[in-house]
Amino acid sequence: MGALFSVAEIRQAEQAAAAFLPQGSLMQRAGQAAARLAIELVGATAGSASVPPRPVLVLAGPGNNGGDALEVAANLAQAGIDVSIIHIASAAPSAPETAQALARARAGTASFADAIPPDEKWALVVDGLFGIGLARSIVGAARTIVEEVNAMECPVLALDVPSGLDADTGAVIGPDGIAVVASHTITFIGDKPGLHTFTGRDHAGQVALARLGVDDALLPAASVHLNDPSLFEFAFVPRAHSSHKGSFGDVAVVGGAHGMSGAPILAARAALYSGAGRVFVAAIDQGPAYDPVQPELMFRDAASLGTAGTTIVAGPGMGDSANAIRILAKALDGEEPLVLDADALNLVAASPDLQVRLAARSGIALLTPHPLEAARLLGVTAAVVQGDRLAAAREIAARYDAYVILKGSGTIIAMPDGEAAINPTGNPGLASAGTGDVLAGLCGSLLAQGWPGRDAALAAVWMHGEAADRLVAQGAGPIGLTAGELPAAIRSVLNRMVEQRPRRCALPQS
Ligand SMILES: NC(=O)C1=CN([C@@H]2O[C@H](COP(=O)(O)OP(=O)(O)OC[C@H]3O[C@@H](n4cnc5c(N)ncnc54)[C@H](OP(=O)(O)O)[C@@H]3O)[C@@H](O)[C@H]2O)[C@@H](O)CC1
Ligand SMILES: Nc1ncnc2c1ncn2[C@@H]1O[C@H](COP(=O)(O)OP(=O)(O)O)[C@@H](O)[C@H]1O
Ligand SMILES: [K+]
Repeated sequence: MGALFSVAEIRQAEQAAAAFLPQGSLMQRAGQAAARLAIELVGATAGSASVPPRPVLVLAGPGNNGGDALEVAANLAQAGIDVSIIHIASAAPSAPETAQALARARAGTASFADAIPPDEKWALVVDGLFGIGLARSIVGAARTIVEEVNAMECPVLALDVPSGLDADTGAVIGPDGIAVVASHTITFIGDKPGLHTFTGRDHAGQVALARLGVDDALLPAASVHLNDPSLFEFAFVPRAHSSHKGSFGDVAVVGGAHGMSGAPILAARAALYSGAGRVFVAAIDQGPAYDPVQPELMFRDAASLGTAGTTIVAGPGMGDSANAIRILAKALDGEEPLVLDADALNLVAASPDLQVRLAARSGIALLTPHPLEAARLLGVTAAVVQGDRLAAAREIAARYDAYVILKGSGTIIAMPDGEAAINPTGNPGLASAGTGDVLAGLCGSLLAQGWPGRDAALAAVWMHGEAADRLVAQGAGPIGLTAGELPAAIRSVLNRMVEQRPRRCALPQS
């Protein structure tokens, strides 16, 4: 469930499936599945009996994505819907199935036009300009059409992938490229990573999958999945009555250089609200003596912190002082689980010595870079990281044998063994200062409670986003959502997950 496949993997499956089928079968199935969804969408937007139904605009490009669109147009026309087609004909000869689809569309009641009729109000636009075959920026007449469609207010159904979007990466294809902004995408044979990360979420809208009857066995075992509780829910275990605070681990958040006390406090609150037994704030410079809002937190001097048996979350507001570097080196040399965020990642990026220590450590390392921090770790620009987020996260995970959470819309979770996930929860309400500190504290808390690195990384990212989604559903965002509201919302998500598990507790170890 939730498997994501690269364009190369889809192409292979498509060829293998086509070899067993009459010519054009896959395109016809794509056209039928998309027409069914289009009819549902048109039904949802249809006016009253006194208002005539609006027409559907179908955009058909020069390749096989255009062939899919022509099949959709023929099916919609056959269903009695008023359809207008803009067809960008190919200079090269079309594939036989695409030529067949064009003949079918011409034989029906759909009308063909050279340009989008101005002032027409559409029930739906079907985007079949380009699919997974696009390899360069959309230019010329096709670009004008995309600009016009993106200015419309009606729903837009993209076929396979919004035209102009890279289905592997979620980036817009080509320099100065453009891509359709769809409200819905129906994607064929297998779901694709680019629909769920970077700009992909904004361009694809709601994603539906049509397998086109292609057998599972023709697709490889997926190494990338959409993050979902089914991947980690077995890690949620009800607490035993005989447990005590020592059963749930100690977390120390190391950070809070002068003037930056807030960041480690947010991380520490998240650790507390997600169930860590004892939570410390270990300040690099002298910080507050206690947190009046959260007096359960214990404050220590980072230089004298004993780290044995304690999960360290290093980085929030840590700064780059010599003291910070010394303390980070000590944490890297320890064997306890370690979360590296923010300044700790920047210090590693700037120091070959810390890089060697990180790569050599035997305990779990979980890194939570945002794109710029990831870029510094890899010695590239943030644009390069964003251009292929999956590859960047996997590269860092492999280099440091670490669990990596590459943050931002469609957060990537990459495991040291190459497995990866893309997170579907969360919203732009999270785009405010401090929400990353909360995520780091949550990661540390799950590790301190004995969770394996993989499950901790997947669950932390999913719950962090889910908490933000619930807050937005309650009206607390996205505008004005604050990081400080997240820990309590994460607590309720977490307890709900535990409630849904079979009622067998884990007896405490000590
Ligand atoms: N095969 C199958 O079994 C099935 C395939 N299916 C469907 O096929 C889709 C893939 O089709 P595809 O490979 O024909 O590529 P497509 O995405 O239509 O675009 C390539 C065309 O665009 C052209 N072109 C490229 N860039 C351009 C530009 N900037 N401006 C203008 N033109 C440009 C390019 O020409 P070229 O770059 O070579 O000059 C070529 O003509 C896939 O997404 C799915 O929807 C389904 O029916 C399921 C079964
Ligand atoms: N537009 C967005 N959609 C979903 N999640 C987002 C979005 N913007 C930011 N986030 C999430 O918010 C958090 C921000 O973390 P970070 O950039 O480290 O901020 P800070 O350091 O201020 O806490 C990450 O978990 C990130 O994935
Ligand atoms: K398309």
